[in-house]
Amino acid sequence: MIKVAVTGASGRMGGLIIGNIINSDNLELSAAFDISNIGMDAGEVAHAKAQGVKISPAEDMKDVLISSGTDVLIDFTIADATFENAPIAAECGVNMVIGTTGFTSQQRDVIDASIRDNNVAAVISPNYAVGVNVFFRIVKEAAKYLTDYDVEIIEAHHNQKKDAPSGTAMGTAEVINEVMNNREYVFGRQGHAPRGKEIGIHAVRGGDIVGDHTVLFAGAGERIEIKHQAHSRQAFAAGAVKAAEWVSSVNPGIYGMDDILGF
Ligand SMILES: NC(=O)C1=CN([C@@H]2O[C@H](COP(=O)(O)OP(=O)(O)OC[C@H]3O[C@@H](n4cnc5c(N)ncnc54)[C@H](OP(=O)(O)O)[C@@H]3O)[C@@H](O)[C@H]2O)C=CC1
Ligand SMILES: O=C(O)C1=N[C@H](C(=O)O)C[C@H](O)C1
Repeated sequence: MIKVAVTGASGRMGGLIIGNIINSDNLELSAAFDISNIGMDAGEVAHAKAQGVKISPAEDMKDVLISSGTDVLIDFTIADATFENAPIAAECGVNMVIGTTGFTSQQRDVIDASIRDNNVAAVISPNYAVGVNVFFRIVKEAAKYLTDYDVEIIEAHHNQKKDAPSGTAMGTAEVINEVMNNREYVFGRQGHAPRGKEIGIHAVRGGDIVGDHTVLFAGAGERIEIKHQAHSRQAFAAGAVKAAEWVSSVNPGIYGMDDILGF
């Protein structure tokens, strides 16, 4: 059995991932971390069967990862927390699946360096849904033929999301920029805002929207819209759990969901 710890265990994604680990034949929950529900059973907090695994505070991560013999840490928290905790997991020789979004480029550089310096393997993806990773490929293919078109990315998420724009919107912009000569990003527009050769990125927040991403390519007399809509967080959780199994058997390095899907 692969021993998997989850940080962000009390959160929307953490709870669902714990439920998926409990239902898996190959994975077992070894530890759980959060800043709330400390000391409570992680299975019960996830509305599943008790697992005999208490939620530990992040400050205990090093000791708990080592004493539990954890193989893989799945992290769906906030950028500042992952920035603190990923280097600790790497120093403990624990592989990682990171789903957290909203890193600054400096935070991401430090996380990447800790993974490389400690010779561990990590999957880092802003979106573990299979469909989104196909969406990235379709968008990139379309961009190759539409290099002169105006590009706008519009994302919509629930009203509890902390970061904006979404990691997936930023990932989409990066994919487009691989074929559109590093266009500048413009986040929303206000006041006098003439359009240049840019990628506009817009974040909508409301209600319980799970996650929508639309890319609009607009030219003279026509437009194309490519859209992905998540109906349930299970699409993300299933991908993250698949990634945890996959990352346990690969060489050290930093991987994306595209590597797992064989793209
Ligand atoms: N890659 C992907 O496929 C997906 C990525 N995400 C990303 O995952 C992240 C989490 O999303 P979601 O589950 O909806 O968010 P939630 O806020 O529901 O869950 C995050 C959890 O992490 C806890 N937390 C905060 N700080 C720490 C810390 N230092 N150590 C341990 N736990 C901590 C939070 O506690 P508290 O609430 O008390 O602050 C909360 O319980 C976001 O960055 C989101 O964008 C989400 C869905 C899919
Ligand atoms: O916070 C969320 O909910 C989500 N976050 C990810 C992101 O920022 O891209 C992925 C998904 O869209 C849901």
